[in-house]
Amino acid sequence: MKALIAPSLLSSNFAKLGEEALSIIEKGADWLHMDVMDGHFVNNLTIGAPVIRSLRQFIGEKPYLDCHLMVSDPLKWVDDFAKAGASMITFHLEAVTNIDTIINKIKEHNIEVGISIKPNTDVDLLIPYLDKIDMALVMTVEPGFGGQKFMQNMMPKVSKIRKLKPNLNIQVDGGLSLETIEIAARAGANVIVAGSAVFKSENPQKVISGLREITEKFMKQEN
Ligand SMILES: O=C(CO)[C@H](O)[C@H](O)COP(=O)(O)O
Ligand SMILES: [Fe+2]
Repeated sequence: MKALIAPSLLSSNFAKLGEEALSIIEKGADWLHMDVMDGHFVNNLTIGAPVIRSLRQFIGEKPYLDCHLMVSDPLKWVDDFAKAGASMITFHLEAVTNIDTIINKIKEHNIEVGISIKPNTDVDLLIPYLDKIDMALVMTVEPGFGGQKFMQNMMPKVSKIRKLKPNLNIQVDGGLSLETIEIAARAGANVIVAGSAVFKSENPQKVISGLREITEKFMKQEN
């Protein structure tokens, strides 16, 4: 397991998404976190598979596109996002009735699969699926918008998953910054999404390396 820093392109300049993506990789990003919103599951509209396809063509095959689907019917979009070049599809537990069906459909494309839970969702609902997925995403804001306040009270969910799965990627998303990272890292998160903290900073490189350093520090203490 590694510390992985995944800047959210939601806070980048969408008019030059390709350049923003390459530039943030250059500055140390491990993954590119792509927030897909349908205006229905959440109260905001962002991007769909055509944007992922163009981005993939622009950045080449190597960069890891971590696609966070905040949509009402994720099963419907799996083929499109996989073909567009997603490296991972994370869907919301709350949006799906047959969880196994969508996990299997994502895996059929030989890409990774994550499941996300919103702040009001009980972590125990996610636990039966932990052996079948590559990543658990614990939302630390109400999904829909960047720039919100980190919800520290989500940390017991992270700790519970970490206790059960010492080697599973656990992602936290929402309000992560150099101020809040220690709390998340102590709880056991190792995949760190940060949108505004990275893109609104004058020194994104320093923010990325700081996030990584603190995450790694607490991963070592766990061992
Ligand atoms: O999924 C998201 C919102 O639903 C975003 O990934 C998240 O909000 C990142 O932005 P920030 O770091 O600014 O909170
Ligand atoms: Fe996200």
